[in-house]
Amino acid sequence: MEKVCVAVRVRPARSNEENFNGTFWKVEDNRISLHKSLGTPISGVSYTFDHVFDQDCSNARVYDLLTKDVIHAALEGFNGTAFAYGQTSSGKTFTMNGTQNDPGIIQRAVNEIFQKIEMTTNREFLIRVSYMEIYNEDINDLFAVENQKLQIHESLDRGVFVAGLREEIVNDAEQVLELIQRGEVNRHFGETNMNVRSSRSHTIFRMVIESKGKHNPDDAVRVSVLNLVDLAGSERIAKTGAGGVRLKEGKHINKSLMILGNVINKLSEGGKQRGHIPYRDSKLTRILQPALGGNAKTSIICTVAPEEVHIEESKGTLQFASRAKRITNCVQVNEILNDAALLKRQKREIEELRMKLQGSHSEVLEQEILKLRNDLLTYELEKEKLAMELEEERRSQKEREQCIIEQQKKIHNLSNLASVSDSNGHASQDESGSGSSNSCQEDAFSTPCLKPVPNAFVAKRSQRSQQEEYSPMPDAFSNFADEDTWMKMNKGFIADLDSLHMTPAVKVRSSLPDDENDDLSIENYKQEVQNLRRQLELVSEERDELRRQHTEQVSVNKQLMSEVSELQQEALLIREIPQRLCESVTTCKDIYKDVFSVIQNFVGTDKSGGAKLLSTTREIGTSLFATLESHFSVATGNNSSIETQHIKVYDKLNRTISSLVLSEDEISGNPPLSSQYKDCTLGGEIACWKKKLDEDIKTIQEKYQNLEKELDLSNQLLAASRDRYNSLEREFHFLKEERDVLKQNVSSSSEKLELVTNQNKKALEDLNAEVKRRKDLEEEIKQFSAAFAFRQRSLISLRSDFESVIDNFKAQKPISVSRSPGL
Ligand SMILES: Nc1ncnc2c1ncn2[C@@H]1O[C@H](COP(=O)(O)OP(=O)(O)OP(=O)(O)O)[C@@H](O)[C@H]1O
Repeated sequence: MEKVCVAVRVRPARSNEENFNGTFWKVEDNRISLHKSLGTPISGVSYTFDHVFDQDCSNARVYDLLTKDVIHAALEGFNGTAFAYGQTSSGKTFTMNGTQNDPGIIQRAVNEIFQKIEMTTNREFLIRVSYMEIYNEDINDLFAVENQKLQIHESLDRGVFVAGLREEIVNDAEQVLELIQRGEVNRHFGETNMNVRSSRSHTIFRMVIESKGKHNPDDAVRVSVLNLVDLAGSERIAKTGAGGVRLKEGKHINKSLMILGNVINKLSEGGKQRGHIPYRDSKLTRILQPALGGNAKTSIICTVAPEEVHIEESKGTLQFASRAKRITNCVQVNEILNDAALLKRQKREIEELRMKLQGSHSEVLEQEILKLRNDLLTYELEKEKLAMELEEERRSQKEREQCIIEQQKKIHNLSNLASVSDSNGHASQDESGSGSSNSCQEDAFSTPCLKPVPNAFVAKRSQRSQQEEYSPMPDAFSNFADEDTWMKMNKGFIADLDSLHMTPAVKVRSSLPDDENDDLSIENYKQEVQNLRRQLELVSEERDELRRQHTEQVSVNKQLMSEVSELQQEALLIREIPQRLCESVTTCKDIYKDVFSVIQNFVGTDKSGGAKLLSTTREIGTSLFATLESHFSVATGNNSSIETQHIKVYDKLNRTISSLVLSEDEISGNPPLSSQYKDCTLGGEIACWKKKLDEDIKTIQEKYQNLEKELDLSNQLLAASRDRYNSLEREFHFLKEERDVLKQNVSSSSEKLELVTNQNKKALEDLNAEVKRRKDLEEEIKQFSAAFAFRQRSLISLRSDFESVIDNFKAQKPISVSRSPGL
């Protein structure tokens, strides 16, 4: 475990700002404190760090004291990160990039790495570099402008990485510095009231250092990642005077820095209080995850602006630095071993054991064997537990798969229905003119094929489809530029993190854990299982969401079904119209018969006028039925005017009547009908007849009018149903799109399931391999113990043989001695 190294750097004060009117920052050794102008310290505002650099300090000194170690460690296979944090215009970019005369940390690190490589004769190195920026929460490649909005991925082998980021293999420092210069051109800078050249993005310059022993091909390959980060500065919108684009950038900068602050806060809590760390809440913290409480040597330089106007911001920065100081990382060399190297390392372990055995430290060895046995038992138990957990997961996975299959079936049914309904919709529209309608089919779940989609549902869907890959943040972020929120951030405010997801901590692990790392590897397995569980939970959440959508869709479909039945009713009504028209025609025919019989009676009294009347009436009849026919054609969509036809019939009748009256007058020599009509008997009959005829015509006219109204109504109904069909068609399209989205969701869930299954399998395989290795080792130890016991036994028997020989010898000696004087 290793603490993060934290330093504070105070930039030189600016002459044009309000300086040292009442208070100022004082730097003594590694302490910084706030003082009044008379030199009295202000209590409670004093901080101690690993290093504190005053305004006269050069970049060279900062590099030597703060980052040199990290760079050296990176060359030895340890991950390393150095980043600058502080308010806008406090000197972060100055520290990281420096100037022509005083190069910054990045340039110095690059130069030193290549100098060291040149001096290292027994290893060969491969260096890859990349340069990215996080601008408005998008990751852009600074080496390749076309690589925009890159995504972060995570894998067991590579840990967290940015997919699609260009990596250049480099051979010397000049090449790297030239690449950096090219990258700088693509970086987002902007002018604010606080800084004429303010970084509007966080930049991460990354070096991947791979090295291998030159002379021994079986040596492990060391791979380390070095991140040199220049963060954008936190800013108070009122001070920077940001608006428009700058304001948007400021919000993103403050938000991501606040998440970084939250992560640091959580990490500084330590122990059990810590809970989960919200690395996933911003791209910055996700990328810096190994540097924050992970496998990396980390140094942080917090920059401070000394002016009195910036005291609040400076305090915030120093509080951030204090919390960062409490973070500990778990640093280890990252090695990749090939099979030969692995075998060699194992052999060495066995040899060591053998040496220990031969050294006759039997008690120690026995204890070691016992310890190993206990370890083995613990592993076995752990394995069993894991196997049970895996079994459980498999079961729930199966259930989920079953659910997904059901969902797919439902979607399939739905899509069938949609296509059937779609064609029905078209057919209905085509046939709607003749008043017929298609009945809508239902699926096994009584899901109607048409549905109107409520706006809320559409809104939810669109929200879901735009879902971000990290967990949601508190709503207050939308107003993040507010002074209040800014103040909270700078006073160490922690957002509510309990609602956020656990971030799986994937460590970069060496490909073969040795004995010392057994506990760690078990820990890793546990962590992997936890990760898998988490993924499973996510998948089941997704499945629940799908279910919920499906239920929603079913209810919407039901609503749609009821609308369709309403439409069917309307269509039935439309169908009745021709029937009613037929009835009207029959009535007209009856009227016509009445008229005709009246005329026939009349013809009985006068032949010539009657014949004329009869033929005219027939004409009227013909035209009447022609009118009715045209009436039908109106009902079927032909809009010929009934009114015109009616007027024609009426005119004809009038003309006939007047011609009849005229002919009567001519026969009787009477004056024209207009003056004599009332007094004449025949005229009186005619008048009666005319009156009756008028009444009949009125009745017909009323009938026409009624029919016309009905027609208007049915035309309106037709238009409405056409509109409804159009809207239904639109709904169909929408439904289809929804179905496609659902399908996509289901397939992505299946993919995730597959991934989780594979990971489960791999974890189990790894575990089995580890157990097998342990067993082999134990077997070997057993053999050694047996050999040792045998050797001890033989030693004991040898010793007893010796002893008996000595005893014999001793027993024989006095005889020979007593005999000698006599000889
Ligand atoms: N230690 C220093 N010595 C001399 N000049 C400095 C020092 N630190 C910063 N400056 C100057 O102060 C100005 C602002 O610095 P810099 O651009 O590095 O700030 P920053 O923190 O990166 O701001 P931002 O977050 O807005 O990008 C620059 O003109 C820079 O040259």
